[in-house]
Amino acid sequence: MPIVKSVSRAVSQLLQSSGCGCGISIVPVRCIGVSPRQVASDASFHSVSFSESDHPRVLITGGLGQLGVGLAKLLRKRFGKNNVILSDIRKPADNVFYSGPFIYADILDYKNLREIVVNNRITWLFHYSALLSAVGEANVPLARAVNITGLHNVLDIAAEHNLRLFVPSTIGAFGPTSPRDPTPDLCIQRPRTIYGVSKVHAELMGEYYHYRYGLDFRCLRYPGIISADSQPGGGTTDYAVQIFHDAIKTGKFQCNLKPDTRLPMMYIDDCLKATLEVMEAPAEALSMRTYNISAMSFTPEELAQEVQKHVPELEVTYNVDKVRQAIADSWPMNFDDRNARRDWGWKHDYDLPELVTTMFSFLGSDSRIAQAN
Ligand SMILES: NC(=O)c1ccc[n+]([C@@H]2O[C@H](COP(=O)([O-])OP(=O)(O)OC[C@H]3O[C@@H](n4cnc5c(N)ncnc54)[C@H](O)[C@@H]3O)[C@@H](O)[C@H]2O)c1
Ligand SMILES: C[C@@H](O)[C@H](N)C(=O)O
Repeated sequence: MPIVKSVSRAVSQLLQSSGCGCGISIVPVRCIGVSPRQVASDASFHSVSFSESDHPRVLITGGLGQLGVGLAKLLRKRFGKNNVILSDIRKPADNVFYSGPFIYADILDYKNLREIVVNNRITWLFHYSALLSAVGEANVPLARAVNITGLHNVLDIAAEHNLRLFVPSTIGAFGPTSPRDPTPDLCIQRPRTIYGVSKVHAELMGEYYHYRYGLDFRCLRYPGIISADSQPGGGTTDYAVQIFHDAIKTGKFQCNLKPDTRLPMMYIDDCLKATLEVMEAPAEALSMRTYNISAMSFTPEELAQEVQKHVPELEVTYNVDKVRQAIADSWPMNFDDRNARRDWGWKHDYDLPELVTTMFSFLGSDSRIAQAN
């Protein structure tokens, strides 16, 4: 494997040449501010950090999925439109393309990604590219490539260029042998999907690079995210978005999970708020580098009941998808996020009733609600 070879070659060169007195067994991270792939050629160049005056220069990978466009909008409000570059391998819609900088970036193309980071003087990277749980099971080789090889590229470039790196993890990083109600930050993690395996790998690699190379890695385990103006990308929690669209369009919803399947969920605004907050938190506040975040937990039946308060005529039927059901049955039912609340003041704004009201107000269901009342 070329990556393994280059990492081990670079690490051995580093250990010979670092001159920082580090031993092999315990390596103080601040001695090594560079990535394994770059250390041999130009360590001194890359060890100089950018003097990012006021604002970070941000790159979002995989930015055209359910979460990226909303994240770009939030970050542009905070850091300025031109300081936030959205990227993906897909073609953006006109409104996205004209709302701020967009660039093609395939995370599997290491050199291209590095060029983007260098040319745009990127200082913060939000790594959103991934194949989610259900689509990952349908194409394991691609999920492995994007979620694992892609992550390796991102980690190396981030370490090499001294970036602050955010990588989202998920409730899917846990498995049937994890405590499920509630699931704490630190417990057994033996997921049964390629998605979950790749996310545990991302958590561990990011934490290792933090310890080993001083990479400023930050990671949140998101619940299932619910949004009105973007579509989910093929996950197990997608039903909780689809129900709103179907309630409005047809008044009929067929759920692919059993009515009593309880999963942690979150409204997108809370998710993006947490993401920005953890990136802005002072390093000293972070006792860990990977945190659970939680807002609410519900079953399809409970969600349907809340939706029916707005659309009473909604008919819900169940046609269980075996793959998704098996995944959901192995995931947390409730998430314990006390460490995030304690360390950097995480607090959600949306519980189930606010979520449902907000979704309907975005999706413009006024006429149906009026009929219902
Ligand atoms: N949406 C959720 O409910 C949720 C929950 C937990 C964690 N997450 C995580 O948040 C991140 C964003 O999630 P999302 O829902 O927006 O995902 P999504 O599936 O909607 O979007 C992922 C994006 O990655 C892009 N992509 C795929 N291959 C790529 C490649 N080779 N190079 C660059 N981009 C590539 C896709 O084109 C897509 O636009 C993911 O890492 C996901 O695991 C999401
Ligand atoms: C939970 C999350 O990671 C994603 N929505 C999925 O279901 O795969």
